[in-house]
Amino acid sequence: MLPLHANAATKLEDLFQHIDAHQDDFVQSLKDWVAVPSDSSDPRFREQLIRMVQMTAERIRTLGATVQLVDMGLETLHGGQTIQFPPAILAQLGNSTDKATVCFYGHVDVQPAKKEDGWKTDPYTITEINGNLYGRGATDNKGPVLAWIHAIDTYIALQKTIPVNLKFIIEGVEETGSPGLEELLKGHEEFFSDVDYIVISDNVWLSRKPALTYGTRGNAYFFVEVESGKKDLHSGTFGGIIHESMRDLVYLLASLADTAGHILIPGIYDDVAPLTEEESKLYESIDFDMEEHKNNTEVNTFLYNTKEEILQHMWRYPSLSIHGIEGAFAGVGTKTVIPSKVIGKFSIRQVPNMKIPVVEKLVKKHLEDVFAKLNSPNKLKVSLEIGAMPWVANVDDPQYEAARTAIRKVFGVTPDMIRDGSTIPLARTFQDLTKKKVIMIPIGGADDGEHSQNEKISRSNYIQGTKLFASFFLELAKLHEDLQKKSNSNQVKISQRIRSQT
Ligand SMILES: NCCCC(=O)N[C@@H](Cc1c[nH]cn1)C(=O)O
Ligand SMILES: [Zn+2]
Ligand SMILES: [Zn+2]
Repeated sequence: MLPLHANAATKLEDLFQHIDAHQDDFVQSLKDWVAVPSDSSDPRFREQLIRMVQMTAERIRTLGATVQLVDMGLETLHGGQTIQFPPAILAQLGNSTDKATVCFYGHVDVQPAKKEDGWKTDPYTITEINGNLYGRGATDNKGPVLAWIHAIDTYIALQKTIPVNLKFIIEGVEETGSPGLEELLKGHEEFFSDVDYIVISDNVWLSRKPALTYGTRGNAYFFVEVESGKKDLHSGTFGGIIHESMRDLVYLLASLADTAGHILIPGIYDDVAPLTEEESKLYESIDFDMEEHKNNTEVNTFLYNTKEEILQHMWRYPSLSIHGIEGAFAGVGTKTVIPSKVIGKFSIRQVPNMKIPVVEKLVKKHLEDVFAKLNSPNKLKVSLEIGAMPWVANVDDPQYEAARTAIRKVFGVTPDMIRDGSTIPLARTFQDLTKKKVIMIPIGGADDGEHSQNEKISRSNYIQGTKLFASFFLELAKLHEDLQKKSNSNQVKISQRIRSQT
């Protein structure tokens, strides 16, 4: 039998040709998927979301995979009523003991999107303008999930052996924090027993250059609640005689960080991993254009002036963001109310070696100390709502080597090795629970606008991304085969040594 890589060069060419020839079909599939408003945040879209998961399951079944739809139970809404969570998909294609097993994790739910939010086109109709495919979910995460499926489909269409075994975990509630996913993983340990590598493609490049992601920040998300009484009051009638909850809250929120972004919570930086000289050098070689990044962000000025500082503060230092105030007047017009109960929402992005329980303690102590100085009779409550840990991978692991080679073959360049300032909570959970090697292979561009108005993926990234996944399967199979040979020959040497000693 020929080794898997013996005809790799011709195979790759065939695969690429097929993908190019079928790109309009692949764009059509993305159109069909984006047309389903699978918004997981709004219960009114729940039926559509469930339909989206079912469509995905059906699509994976057409690859010949065994597909399981796992019931995720009921979601309890704020008002107390319950609705069905969308099921999660666990699927498997191939189980040869001599092949590597790669598990792809992705999601088919999307962030909310309304035309009136400032979209130039209908968010649920893929519209191609200047080589960009605009639509909610185009890059986050329907495009990458489809690129993975099309890469597999290409092998099948050309009647080529798929060089790896494949598994899938596809969910429908990633955008709302993946509730229940950790329990699902804990309850399906056997699903991971033969998995060698886990691939996530749910982020974007840093520049125009292809990239591989080896780290994400975590997130500690807090609610700080101040309550003055049971009902809202008229500010003309009661203003001046009561301790206003909103005034206390604004004071508390202002105490968290200064205007330069420095977090003011005592002790918060104590555990942050020190910047070594070796790490410091990494930032110099990364292809990152601050001006372009500013344009993509549509802001005038960043807090830092050098590329290195910007990258470090996005990736390896914590940051604190204030997101909103529940219960505060936020509508148009000039309502003259004094709100009774207000909940401030802020989060602190976590970096190695911060520990969530320590952060929780420091935040609570800081807010209680500041509140005590206000001499306010109001009630204060601080709670940690999300505690997601940061994730960092070893870039020398075989899955990174395979992906680097695959990128060189598709794009002709060596990728930037990047981290991501945002959080994919499941990355760390996968690593800790399954002990398997995780890699993030983004295919979206830096200006794709995840979660924003006018989200898009370029046709080129979508199609080249499909080629990248197809090529990655081959490269990983080669490396896996080499590793297995090495491990077998080591085994033989150990057995020989044991025999010679006895
Ligand atoms: N580029 C990847 C984006 C994934 C994402 O947006 N994740 C959310 C998850 C989260 C963290 N805390 C609450 N939700 C994010 O905000 O980073
Ligand atoms: Zn996503
Ligand atoms: Zn998202």
